[in-house]
Amino acid sequence: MRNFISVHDVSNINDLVAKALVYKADPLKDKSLGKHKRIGLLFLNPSMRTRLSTQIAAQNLGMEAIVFNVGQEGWALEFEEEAIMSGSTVEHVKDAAPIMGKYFDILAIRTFPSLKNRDDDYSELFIKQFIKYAGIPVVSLESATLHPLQSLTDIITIQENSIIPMNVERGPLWTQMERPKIVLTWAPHVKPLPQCVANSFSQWVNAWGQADFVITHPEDYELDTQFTNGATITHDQNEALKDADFVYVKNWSTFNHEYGRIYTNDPGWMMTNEKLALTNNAKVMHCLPVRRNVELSDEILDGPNSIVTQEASNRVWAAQAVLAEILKANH
Ligand SMILES: NCCC[C@H](NC(=O)CCC(=O)O)C(=O)O
Ligand SMILES: NC(=O)OP(=O)(O)O
Repeated sequence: MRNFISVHDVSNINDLVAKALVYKADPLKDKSLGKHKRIGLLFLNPSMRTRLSTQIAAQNLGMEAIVFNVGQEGWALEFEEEAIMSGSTVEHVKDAAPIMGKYFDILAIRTFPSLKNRDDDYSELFIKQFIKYAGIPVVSLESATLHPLQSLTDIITIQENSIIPMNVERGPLWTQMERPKIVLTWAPHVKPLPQCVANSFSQWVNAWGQADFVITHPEDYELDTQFTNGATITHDQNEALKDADFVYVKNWSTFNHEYGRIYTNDPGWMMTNEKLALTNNAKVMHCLPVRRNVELSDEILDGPNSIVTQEASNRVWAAQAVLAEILKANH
């Protein structure tokens, strides 16, 4: 693996999931793999889980991790080719990225979309410019359209929760749930959010191909079909939730109509215990951070079906599996 910016960088999802679960069982198993190697974690936007889990993953592999909050502490970067830099940007990525390529062995970057210009965001200019000019492997920590470390984590977590006891009385007889039904549901929010997590989750579940996958959202919240193709899409949330084994809750802003807006914020789309009753006692997932009692109710988040903490804790193993693959391929 050279870069990790989408599911297309992964040759076998199940292999990568298995490697992540091996790290979960034995975190320090490859503690010398990254010896004398350094990763730069560049944040143009806020983060809690991605920042901490990637640092821990790097440390578990013996790597040094340096965090740089570019958005708050760095010079404002320019990404457009041939820009006349008479405005607010101070330094071109063409000049900055090669320097980072000298300081680090791997560069990881969080760069949210502007949600102003769809073509610009969906061209993934920022992360592509880092790949072009840094000369070292680049890992997405959530870019303009995708969040692959989150999605790998989500598949790991679904996989873990798909192993069910066959016969509790007779002891440890375990079986894999047959093709789980996974539902990605839109949820209300107070501000327009990126489509990244929903795009990426759709891309990974479709590529994984081991679930019945349904996406539900209000009218006008269609996602980019390059990510959703393969899923069943419905505006009827109750119908979608029927018999679901996993419900993935996420808000996103509009993609097709007036890009980056909130159209409806119907509170009726929030997951509650009443809606959970329609499912097959589904596990409820969310990438976090979550707006309580807007996107997801307290009763769900504090109840037995929520696996959001397990999900977030798995971020470490996803990051560790990805960094290990990159280290092995680029030493
Ligand atoms: N990294 C996980 C989610 C990040 C981002 N959420 C946010 O910006 C939430 C902001 C707020 O709730 O105000 C998103 O949806 O893509
Ligand atoms: N889920 C996630 O990426 O969280 P952070 O934004 O806190 O990194």
